[in-house]
Amino acid sequence: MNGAIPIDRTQVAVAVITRADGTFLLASRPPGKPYAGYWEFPGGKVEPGETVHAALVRELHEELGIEVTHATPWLTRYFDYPHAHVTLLFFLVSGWHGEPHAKEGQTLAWQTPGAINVAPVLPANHPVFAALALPAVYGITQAGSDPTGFMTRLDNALESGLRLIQIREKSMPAATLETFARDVLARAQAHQAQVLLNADVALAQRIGAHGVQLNATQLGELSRRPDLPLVAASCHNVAELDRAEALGCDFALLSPVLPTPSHPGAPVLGWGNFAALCAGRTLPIYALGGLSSTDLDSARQHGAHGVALLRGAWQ
Ligand SMILES: Nc1nc2c([nH]c(=O)n2[C@@H]2O[C@H](COP(=O)(O)OP(=O)(O)OP(=O)(O)O)[C@@H](O)[C@H]2O)c(=O)[nH]1
Ligand SMILES: [Mg+2]
Repeated sequence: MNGAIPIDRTQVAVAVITRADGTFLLASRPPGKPYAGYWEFPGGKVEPGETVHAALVRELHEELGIEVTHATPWLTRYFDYPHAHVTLLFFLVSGWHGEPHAKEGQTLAWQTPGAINVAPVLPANHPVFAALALPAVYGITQAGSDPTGFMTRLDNALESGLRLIQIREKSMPAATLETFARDVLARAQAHQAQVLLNADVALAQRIGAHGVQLNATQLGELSRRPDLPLVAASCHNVAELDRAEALGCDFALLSPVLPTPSHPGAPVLGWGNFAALCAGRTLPIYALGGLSSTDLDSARQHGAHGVALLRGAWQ
């Protein structure tokens, strides 16, 4: 869904409170509420006249006794329960004062993305857990004419924590690309990192890669999601983001955010347009174009899940 939030729905400010070690907080709903005993992210309904951010701060004070100091807008989900039609406005909360403690009879549990060990969770939240397991940085390969030399940089990046990689080597001959992709995949798998192939669904399936990064042409032409665990979309505008959501993509790239040396003078979105395009989206979105890893917080302030890096991923 895009643009303005429908007004006939209950708006809920929801917090993904994340510690430096990557774990995040879930709470079980106290007795007496709908879905009592189900696990949820802390948060609650936005009150009349209140901003969503103010509701977030108030709810986390009421439910957990903490003072939020850093929260960035993340995903939005629309879900219809028998008791309510909710718009869930998720934030990533990475700064707060105080130690979260259960002030309303909840049980609290810190969880690891991709390895949630409490159940049941509120039904609206399942796709959110998948999004949370996506890393903050997405590295796009730049081997060019030196696929062998690139492997050292790849290994270094994996050692430094890179966990999501797109193979994008437009000028590589097909046979070289397949050998290169198999090598990248083997090295990535040794670090539990995931690998997507730019545009080539058949190659991704043949070598057992984790997914594919669809280009805008494919987005327009495909009638259904390719059969791969991860399907991402390269988007530049509202129509492409709508299409990516309709196709059931797991995440999108949105570009170009800032000027890049490779496209001097080309028009860019800038952070303002980027934020407007991200607002209200269910898809996690990586910012791409002219960014480095130090831009992660800026990207998140404007609604991104993370940053996608070309040369910046391999330094
Ligand atoms: N807090 C929270 N609410 C969620 C999540 N997922 C989800 O579907 N919801 C729905 O959002 C709605 C509002 O949440 P809430 O019950 O926490 O509201 P609240 O804190 O203001 O409680 P109150 O109504 O007792 O004052 C509920 O219908 C709940 O089912 C989630 O992860 N966290
Ligand atoms: Mg609540």
